[in-house]
Amino acid sequence: MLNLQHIHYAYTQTDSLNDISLTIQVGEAVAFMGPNGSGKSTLFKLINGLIQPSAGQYYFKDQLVDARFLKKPAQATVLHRAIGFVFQNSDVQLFNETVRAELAFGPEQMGLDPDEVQTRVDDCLALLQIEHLADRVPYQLSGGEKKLVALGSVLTMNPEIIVLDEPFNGLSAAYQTLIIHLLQQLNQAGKGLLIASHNLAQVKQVAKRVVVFNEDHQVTHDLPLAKLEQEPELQRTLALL
Ligand SMILES: Nc1ncnc2c1ncn2[C@@H]1O[C@H](COP(=O)(O)OP(=O)(O)OP(=O)(O)O)[C@@H](O)[C@H]1O
Repeated sequence: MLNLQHIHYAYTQTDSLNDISLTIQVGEAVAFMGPNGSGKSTLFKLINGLIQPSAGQYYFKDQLVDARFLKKPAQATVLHRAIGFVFQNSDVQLFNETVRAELAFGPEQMGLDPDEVQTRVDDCLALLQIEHLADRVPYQLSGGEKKLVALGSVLTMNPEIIVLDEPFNGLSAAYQTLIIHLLQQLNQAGKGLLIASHNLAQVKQVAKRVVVFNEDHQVTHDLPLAKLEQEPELQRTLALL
């Protein structure tokens, strides 16, 4: 479904993604681990079409995603609807006046009828146990509450792949458990998950494949979780990230 070939990306002079090649199949749950600044968020921005590679090719469903593809709004919309992105910093994601409006925004933009929008919003509020926040101003919520609303605003769009950058940061233990269960259910229902996390224990509960970056912004390991379980040395390294 996603195919990256020899991708480089540089914000300035030096590469933040250094020759990344990856293929991600429909419905895969993949965790991305690595030191701070190794390139995980940059990769996610690229996958979501927010930045384009300096070199290399990115294909989404066999379609080359480049500046020309993204310049056409109808094409960019196909990508943005298929891939939902929960940002590391929820503040950049939340801009509506109420939580309910925030969750309704995506499906409204998709042109769904008001009853369907309402149903999706109510379902997601219940799923995330945030009904009590429905009429609050997103900007005034706590960090953890904002994260849940950001996730809700993506879930109401029902994307094929959900990209989550540090989804557990700032959440209470109870909410971390709730999100882990929710992600497990979404994956069982066929949704692809791409998750950046520094928490190996949580990664093991959600992902079935782990991709590891190093400080030189390269992928050093790409292995199924079952294989990782047989590599105690690598697990020790990942547990310290
Ligand atoms: N807007 C930017 N301008 C310049 N450099 C940037 C920008 N965003 C990120 N970088 C640099 O790109 C590299 C990769 O950053 P990125 O945010 O992708 O890392 P990360 O693996 O997600 O890190 P973390 O685990 O801390 O979230 C880092 O060296 C970072 O300093």
